[in-house]
Amino acid sequence: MRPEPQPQLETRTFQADARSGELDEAIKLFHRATGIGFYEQLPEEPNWKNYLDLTYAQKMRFCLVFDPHAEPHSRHATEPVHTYGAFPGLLNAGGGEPVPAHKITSVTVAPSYRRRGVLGRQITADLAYAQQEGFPLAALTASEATIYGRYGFEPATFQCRFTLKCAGGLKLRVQLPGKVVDADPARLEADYSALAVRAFERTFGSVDSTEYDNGYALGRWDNWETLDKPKNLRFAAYYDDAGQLGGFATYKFGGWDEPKAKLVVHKLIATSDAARIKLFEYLGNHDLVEEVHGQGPVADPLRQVLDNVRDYHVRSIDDSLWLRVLDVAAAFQVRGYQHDARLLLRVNDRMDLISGTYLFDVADARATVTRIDEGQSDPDLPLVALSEREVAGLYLGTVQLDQLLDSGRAELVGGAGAGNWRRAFSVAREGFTPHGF
Ligand SMILES: CC(=O)SCCNC(=O)CCNC(=O)[C@H](O)C(C)(C)COP(=O)(O)OP(=O)(O)OC[C@H]1O[C@@H](n2cnc3c(N)ncnc32)[C@H](O)[C@@H]1OP(=O)(O)O
Repeated sequence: MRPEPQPQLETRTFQADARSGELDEAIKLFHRATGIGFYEQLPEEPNWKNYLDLTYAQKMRFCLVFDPHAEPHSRHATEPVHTYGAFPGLLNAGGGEPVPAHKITSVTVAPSYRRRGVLGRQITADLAYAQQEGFPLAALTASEATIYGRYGFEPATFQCRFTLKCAGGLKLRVQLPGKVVDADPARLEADYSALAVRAFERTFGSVDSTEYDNGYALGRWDNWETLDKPKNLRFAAYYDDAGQLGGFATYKFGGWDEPKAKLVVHKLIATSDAARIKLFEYLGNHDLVEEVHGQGPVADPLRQVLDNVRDYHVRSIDDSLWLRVLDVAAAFQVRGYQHDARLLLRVNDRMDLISGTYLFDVADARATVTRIDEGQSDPDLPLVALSEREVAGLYLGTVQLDQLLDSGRAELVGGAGAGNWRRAFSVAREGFTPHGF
C-alpha cells in the first residue's frame, strides 16, 4: 500500500536576488542536498564562491523542504529532504521572438522520503505559481522519462548521441567556408557570450545559455559536482569568411589506454550548419584519434555530408527538452507555422491549468489564438480534442496533429474542414537543444 504523505513537512522558499548571509547559507544547503539527491561525489571543500555567484546570476527561486520530526541522529535533522529550483529563461520557438519559459531544475527527494507525494505536491504548486507569473511554458530536462508526463510535460526536442569513426581522417562530400582554430578561451570571454546569444537566436528548440553554460564551455569549471577548474579540456573556434566567430566546441581527449582513442565533445554551439560541420571535421582530423563522440539533432546535417555515411554511428536517441504549456494563446501566438489554417483545439487538462477550447487562425506563418465558448464556434471548423500533454508535443512540432489523430492520441469531435489544418503545426526543421539546465 502507498504510504501516507507526510503532512508535517515544512517548506521554505527562497529567491536568490539580493545577496544576504541567510540566503548564502540556504544556497549551500540547496546545492549540498541536490548533490546528495543525485548521488554525486561531494568535494571536500566545495567551491562555494562559484555556486553562490551562479545561483544569484540565475535568480534562482528554490525550495528547501524539511522534516521537523526527523530522527535526531539522521542527516535530515538539519538538512532538507527535498530540493526544487526554477529560474526564468527563454526558448527559441521559431516565431522570431524568444518565449519566456519557467525552467525547472535540481529536483530531488531524499531516498527515505520518496513515493509519498513530495514531488507531486511541490510541482503542482509550482506550475500554478509559474502560470500566475505569466509564463506561457514550463521547461525541464528529465532524469527519467517516466516522471513528468503526469504533470503535463511532453518531450519537445530529441537529441542523437553519435560516434564519428575517423581513424585516418574524416572526409566530407562538400567544402564549406570558414576555418577552425585551436582556441584560447581566456581571450574569448566577451566574444563567446555574444556567440551564445547568436547561436540561441539561430537554433530552433534551444534555450538561452546561462552563466553556468558559458563558464563550462570556456573551461572555468567542470560541472555542478565541484565547480572546480577542469583538466585536459580543449577548445576549438570556428570563424566564417568575414572573420566572425560562428561556432565553438569544448572537448576532451579520451584515454589512450581505452579500446579506441577518442575525442569527447562536451559542448558545441554554432550559428549555422556549416560552422557545426566544420568543427566536427576539424575534430575528426586529429592524428591518432579514431573516434569523436558528439550530440546533434536526430536528422543531423553532419551525417548528410559525410563521404561515408557509416562513419556516423548512432549510439542513442534520447528525449532532450520537455515542455508544459501554461498559457495556450500566449505560447502558440509566438511560434512559427508552415500552413494557413482555421481550427479549434479542445484541451482537456488533468491539472486544469489550460482546459478550454481555443480558436487557431493561422495566416502568413502567424497564429491568432483565442479562447472561446465552444457553443458559439463555427460548427464547420475542425474541432480536435486532446490532452495537455499532446498540446506540449505539438508545440515545437515534435509530433504532427495528423499523427496524433491517426494514433488515437487526439480525436476529431466536430466539423471536418479542408486544406492543411492537419499539418498546421508542422515546422520547417526539427528542434535541437544544445544546453540542458
Ligand atoms: C528537472 C529535474 O531536476 S529531473 C531530476 C529528478 N530527480 C531525480 O531523478 C533524483 C532521484 N529521484 C528522486 O529524487 C525522486 O524519486 C523524484 C524527485 C524523481 C520523485 O519524487 P517523489 O517525491 O518520490 O515523487 P512522488 O511521490 O510525488 O511521485 C509522484 C508520482 O510520480 C511517480 N514517480 C515518481 N518518481 C518516479 C520515477 N523515478 N519513475 C517512475 N515514476 C515515478 C510516483 O509513482 C507517483 O505516481 P502516481 O501519482 O501515479 O502515484
